[in-house]
Amino acid sequence: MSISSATLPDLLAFEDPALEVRAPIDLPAAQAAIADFLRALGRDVNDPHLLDTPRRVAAAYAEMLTPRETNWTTFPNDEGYAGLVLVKDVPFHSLCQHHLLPFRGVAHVGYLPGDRLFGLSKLARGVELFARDLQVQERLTQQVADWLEETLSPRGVGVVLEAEHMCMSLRGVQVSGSLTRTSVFTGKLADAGPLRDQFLQ
Ligand SMILES: Nc1nc2c(ncn2[C@@H]2O[C@H](COP(=O)(O)OP(=O)(O)OP(=O)(O)O)[C@@H](O)[C@H]2O)c(=O)[nH]1
Ligand SMILES: [Zn+2]
Repeated sequence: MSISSATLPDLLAFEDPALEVRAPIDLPAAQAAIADFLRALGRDVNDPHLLDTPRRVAAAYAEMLTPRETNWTTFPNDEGYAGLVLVKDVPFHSLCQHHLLPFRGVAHVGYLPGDRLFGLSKLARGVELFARDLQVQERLTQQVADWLEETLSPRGVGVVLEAEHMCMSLRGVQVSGSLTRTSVFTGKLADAGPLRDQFLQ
C-alpha cells in the first residue's frame, strides 16, 4: 500500500484482521441505550441534570471511538538518513474493551528509516488512529508497529506504550498509579543491542 496518498478509509482497511472497517455508529440507538442503562441503574432520567445525559454520553463515546481524518504525508529519504527517528512521550488515551473505561498514558514510537520518512506528527497521529477504538493495550501496541512496518517498510520499528488503566484504578483491584508497559520491536530493533538501547534510554 502506498501511504503518500493514503486516506483514513485506506488505513482502516489495512490488512490486519483486527482492523476491519468499523461499522458506523448509530447515535440515536446509542442514546436510547444509555437512557435504558441509566434507568437500569435506578436513576431518574427526567432529573434536569440527567435529561440530556444520554445524548452527551452517546456523543462522547462516538467522539472517543472515531479517529480524525489525517493526511498521511511522507517524504523521500533523499539524504539516506539511517539513524533512529524516535518521538517520545506522546500522550494517548483509549477505551478498555473489557470495561469501556479509559486507559491513558504515553507512547514512544520510533523507526529506522528505509526509503521514506513520515512527517513526525504522523507518528503521534498513528497512535491516535488505533487508540480511538475499544482496545487492549497489547493489540494497540502491535497495531501501531504493524502499521509502521506496512506503510514505511523501515529497517526496524519500536513501539512502547505505558498506560494506567482506569479499570484497575477505579474499580476491581483498585490500584491507582500502576503502569502497564507493552512493547513491540521489529527488524534491526528486534535484537538487544546499541540501537535498542538508544530507543530505551
Ligand atoms: N491483557 C490485558 N488485560 C486487560 C487490559 N485492560 C484490562 N484488562 C484486564 O482484563 C481482565 C478482564 O477479565 P475479567 O476477570 O473477566 O474481569 P473482571 O472480573 O472485571 O476483573 P478484575 O478487573 O480483576 O475485577 C482484567 O484482568 C483487566 O485487568 C489490557 O489492555 N490488556
Ligand atoms: Zn478494563
